[in-house]
Amino acid sequence: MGRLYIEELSLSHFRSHRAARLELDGRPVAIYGANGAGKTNILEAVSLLSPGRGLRRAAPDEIGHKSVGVGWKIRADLVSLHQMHELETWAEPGSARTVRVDGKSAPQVALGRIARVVWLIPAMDRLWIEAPEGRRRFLDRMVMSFEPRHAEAVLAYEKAMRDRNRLLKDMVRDAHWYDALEAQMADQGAVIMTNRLNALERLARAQDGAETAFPAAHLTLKASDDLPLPVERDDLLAAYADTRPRDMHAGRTLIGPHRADLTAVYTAKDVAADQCSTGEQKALLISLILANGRALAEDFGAAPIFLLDEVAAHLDANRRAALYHEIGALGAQAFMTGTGPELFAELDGRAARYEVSEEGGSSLLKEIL
Ligand SMILES: Nc1ncnc2c1ncn2[C@@H]1O[C@H](COP(=O)(O)OP(=O)(O)OP(=O)(O)O)[C@@H](O)[C@H]1O
Repeated sequence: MGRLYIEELSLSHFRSHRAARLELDGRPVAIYGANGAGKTNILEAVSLLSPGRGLRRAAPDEIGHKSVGVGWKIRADLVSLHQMHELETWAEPGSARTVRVDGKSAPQVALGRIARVVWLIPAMDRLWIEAPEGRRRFLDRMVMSFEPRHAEAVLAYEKAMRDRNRLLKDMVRDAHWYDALEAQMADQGAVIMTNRLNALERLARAQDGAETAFPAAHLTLKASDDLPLPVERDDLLAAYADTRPRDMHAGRTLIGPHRADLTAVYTAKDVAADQCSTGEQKALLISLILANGRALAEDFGAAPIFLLDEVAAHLDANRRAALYHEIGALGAQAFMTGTGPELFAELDGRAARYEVSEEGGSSLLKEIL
């Protein structure tokens, strides 16, 4: 089995970390320290080695160390299927984030072809009961791990939709303007829906007969309201044309893949995820990213990098041991945070350990050997 892991990670003026460096070897990484010490900030930095705004969805200007105001930078040496890549991303104050791969300027989406990163953060604890947007984002991140070009389709779709929404708000009635934009939305929308359905199918197969301590989930896609959810290009095209009057009334596009919602059923109990206990809901999320890992290990050749923020604290000792065992079996580099070392006791020597503390408004990082 191939491997995907960060061998060296450097942060400069990144949130509470003025200068931090982690030298890693592919084992999971346990990061512990008091609340507010700067643990999640390290996971956020890793999440920015993939396309998008990272696990906090922060704007580039929020991320630089507050007291310095000189911008921020993340640099990583990444081993991806026996190849070494240098990834760099940074932003100057007031500018967009820039990416360089192997010394050359690259679009953000180029990161997705090399680094596959999926995460679970405490804000996702209520994923199954909150608005569809969070579920859609969770799904799209898994889809991107299978199909990096998904990010490009989503960006192109959203751009065409913003332009269409502007026409709708301005009450433009000229059909030609709509035809061109709707054709682009239908092209990209069909790609998005197909990628999502393929990913669901792949996740279902990865759960089938898997040896795991976590409960299987049956996933489906539906529209977040009672409108249809077209998949094919021609059906999307017809739906956009049909809904123009209603969309004009609403001032935005009411139908299409941006309205899709992910539903999950706890298979063994036949209970919808939003009706499950808090612990069961969390277990379903863990189960899904592990299934994502198993599927990628087969399809891509390596499991993704997992970012598991405060996941260990919510599991009993048996479940924690099971999670660590499954991460180990996948050969995945999982960055995991917790308040104390005892949460990682079950890992024995199978992880790198870092302790983070706060001093004078900045984080200090110490490797525990
Ligand atoms: N742009 C920034 N510049 C400097 N410090 C920042 C910046 N953004 C956030 N911080 C600081 O980083 C700290 C939070 O870091 P982080 O979320 O990584 O903590 P944590 O160790 O994960 O804590 P918890 O256990 O509570 O989740 C806070 O003290 C916050 O003030």
